Amino acid sequence: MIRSCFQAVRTFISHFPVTLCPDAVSHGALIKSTRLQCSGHRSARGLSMSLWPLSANPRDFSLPNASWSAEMQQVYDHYNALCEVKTKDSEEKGPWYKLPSYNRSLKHAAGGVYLSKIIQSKSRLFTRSNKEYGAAFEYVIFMNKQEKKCVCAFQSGHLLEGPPGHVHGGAIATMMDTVTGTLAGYLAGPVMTANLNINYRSPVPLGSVVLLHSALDRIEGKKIFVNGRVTSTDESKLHTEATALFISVNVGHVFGI
Ligand SMILES: CCCCCCCCCCCCCCCC(=O)SCCNC(=O)CCNC(=O)[C@H](O)C(C)(C)COP(=O)(O)OP(=O)(O)OC[C@H]1O[C@@H](n2cnc3c(N)ncnc32)[C@H](O)[C@@H]1OP(=O)(O)O
Repeated sequence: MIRSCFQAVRTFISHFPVTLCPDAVSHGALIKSTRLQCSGHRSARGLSMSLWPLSANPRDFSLPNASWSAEMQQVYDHYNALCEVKTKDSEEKGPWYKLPSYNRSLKHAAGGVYLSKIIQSKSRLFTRSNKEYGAAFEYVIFMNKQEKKCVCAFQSGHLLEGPPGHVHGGAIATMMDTVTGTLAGYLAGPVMTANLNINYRSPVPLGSVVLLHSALDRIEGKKIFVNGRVTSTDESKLHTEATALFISVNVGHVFGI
C-alpha cells in the first residue's frame, strides 16, 4: 500500500511538478490558472463558471461572502479594482492579482484528485478547514509580482479568540506564515518555512479586519527572506511585525521521498 502511494506520488510529481499549491502559485500553468481565476471572478459577476483546470467547481474561499464586514468588502473592492487596467483597445491584467484559495492542497491540482484520495482523503488546508462562513480565517491575498510583495485582507472569526475579545497569537502567526509563504512560493516555487520570527506590537480585536503586508527582502540560493507586517486597514496602527525564511524544496521533500 505504502509502496503504491509513493508510486502514485512519483508519477504525479513527474507529470505535474509544480501544481500542488493553488495558494502559492509560481510557475507558468499555475500563474495562467490564477490569472484565469482572477479574470474568471471578474467576469463571474456575470458568469458563475469556475475556470480552474480539471476541476468541476471548487469553492474559492477568497471570494466575498455574507460574513464579510463592509470594511472587508471595501478592501477587497479596492485591490480587486487594481487587478484591471483598461486601455483604449483592450483590458490588461495587473499589477495586482487576486489569488484563488481552496481548502485542499492537492485536490484541485491537475491529477491531484486521484492522489488525494489515496494519501490524504480527509486532510484540509488549515486556514480553509472550517466551512462556516466567517467563523475562523476569512482572507484574500492580492499579489504584486512586479514589486515582489503582496497584501492580505484578514477578518478574524469568533473561533480565533486568544485573550478575551482579541485574536490568538497562534492564529496571527498562522496568517503570517500563510501570507509570507504564499509570497515566497509565488516568487520561487515550492518552499517550506524554516524560520518565522514574530513581534506582537498591539492586540488585534476579534472580528476586526486587518491587512497583512509581505515583501521580499532577498533571495540567496535556496533561501528566500521575506518580511511581514499586520496593520489596521488605514495602516495607522501596527499590530505585528515578522521576518521569515523559506527554503526552496523539491516537491518530493514534502512527501519524504
Ligand atoms: C511544496 C508545496 C506544498 C504546498 C502546500 C500548499 C499550502 C498552501 C498554503 C500557503 C502557504 C503556506 C505556507 C506554510 C508553509 C509551511 O508552514 S511549511 C511547514 C513548516 N515547516 C517545516 O515543516 C519545515 C521543516 N524543515 C525542513 O523540512 C528542512 O529543515 C528545510 C526547511 C526544508 C531545510 O532543509 P534543507 O533543504 O535540507 O536545507 P539545508 O540544506 O539544511 O539548508 C539550506 C540553507 O538554509 C539554511 N537554513 C535551514 N534551516 C534554517 C533555519 N531554521 N534558520 C536559518 N537558516 C536555515 C541553512 O543554514 C542553509 O544555508 P546555506 O548553508 O545554504 O547558507
